[in-house]
Amino acid sequence: MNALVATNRNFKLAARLLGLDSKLEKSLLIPFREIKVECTLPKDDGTLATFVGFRIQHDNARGPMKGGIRYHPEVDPDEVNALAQLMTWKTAVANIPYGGAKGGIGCNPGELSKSELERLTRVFTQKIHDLIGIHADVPAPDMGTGPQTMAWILDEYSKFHGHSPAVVTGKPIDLGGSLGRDAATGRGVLFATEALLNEHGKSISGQKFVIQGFGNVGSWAAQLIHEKGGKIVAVSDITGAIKNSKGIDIPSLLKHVKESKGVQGFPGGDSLDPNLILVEDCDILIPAALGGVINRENANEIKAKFIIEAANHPTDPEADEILSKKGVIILPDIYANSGGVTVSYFEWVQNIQGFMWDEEKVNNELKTYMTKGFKDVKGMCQTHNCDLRMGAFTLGVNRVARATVLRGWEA
Ligand SMILES: NC(=O)C1=CN([C@@H]2O[C@H](COP(=O)(O)OP(=O)(O)OC[C@H]3O[C@@H](n4cnc5c(N)ncnc54)[C@H](OP(=O)(O)O)[C@@H]3O)[C@@H](O)[C@H]2O)C=CC1
Ligand SMILES: O=C(O)CCC(=O)C(=O)O
Repeated sequence: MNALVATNRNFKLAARLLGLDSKLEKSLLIPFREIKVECTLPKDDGTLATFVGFRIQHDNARGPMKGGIRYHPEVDPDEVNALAQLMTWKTAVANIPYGGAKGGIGCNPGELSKSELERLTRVFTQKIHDLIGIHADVPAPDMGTGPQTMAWILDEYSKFHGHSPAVVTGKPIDLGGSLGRDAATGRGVLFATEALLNEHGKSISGQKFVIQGFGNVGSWAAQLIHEKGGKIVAVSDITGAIKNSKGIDIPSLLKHVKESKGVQGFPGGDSLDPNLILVEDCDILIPAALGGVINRENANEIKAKFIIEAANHPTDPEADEILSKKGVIILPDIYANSGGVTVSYFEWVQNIQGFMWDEEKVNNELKTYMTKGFKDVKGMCQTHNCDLRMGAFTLGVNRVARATVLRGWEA
């Protein structure tokens, strides 16, 4: 199912549970602004290449719009639109003073040199600099981008507006990035998993995990879960998948990935068909790569009892229904992966205050926010007699709806 159709469907279900007025519903659904720009740059060989960049600014009732920028060949406006909307509900679930946005450029970052990526990022920033800003829209990393991308955006933006570290988060520490931001989404996934397991009288230790995606989010989640005694029995990335029923030695795998640029060929595990990673035997499945990967084609075959959505919209509504009938419990993306944007908020606050927190403070504050988020989501599940996804959606949508009405923006 198309990502936007799926996200709108979840929003509408939540709006119905909340009894929202249809005009308010419409105004919450339609994005604030959709930006589409042409990015043409010289490649290293002197030829010109053109890419299309998007920034969808979904809502700013609760504060500046916030969300990552993705570099991936499959970036399309509908998906960016869905991801921007998810950011609006996510920042509200986390209860941080932001709205939602998302950006993306349709490109394969693996096929571009570092200098081509720098030129692409600078051209994109030149095209959107007047529409982003510290109190307007604050980008961050997502798939295919990272601290270096944010450093180039910061530098290019600052040429037009003066030195502005708070215009992006997820920056390198030397340019005002926050300690703990790199690990934050994975650490948030750990805290969210602990909160859920605790409710079921379980702990991380001894549980069998499967993780799809071994980039920023997947690798940090794996590392932190491994440190807590969780047994990671299979992981995958774009190069392939590996499994080891005794538990993968994650520090050795991290070393291998650094040297070999992928999990493929890791000597501490057997290779596995990447198409089968999601249906591999485990207690807890963590999708941490692309959207829409859990769908009606594979939902029936999933063995996990719990799914922790580290990726954005990994499960489509048809799969939600199938999994719910099977008794699988899903911790939804807009809560489970909110650790990243929460520490982005801490980074922005530190930049504005001109005061740097130590890493312990960042991690402790993150734990407080994730624990409170879980309680708030569960509260909505009880109020509306619904599952965790609708608990999170009703929580987020309700907070944004209240801010919208208070501002007098409802039709
Ligand atoms: N970064 C953040 O702070 C946040 C990210 N997210 C979400 O988490 C997910 C991952 O993002 P992030 O870790 O930042 O991105 P990265 O680019 O760092 O990592 C993505 C990972 O997914 C792998 N991958 C790509 N395609 C496939 C595929 N078809 N099968 C298996 N693995 C694949 C990549 O492999 P390879 O590296 O080999 O290409 C890489 O290991 C995304 O959905 C993102 O939106 C959510 C909240 C915050
Ligand atoms: O850190 C941020 O601002 C945004 C992270 C993000 O893109 C996401 O949560 O999906």
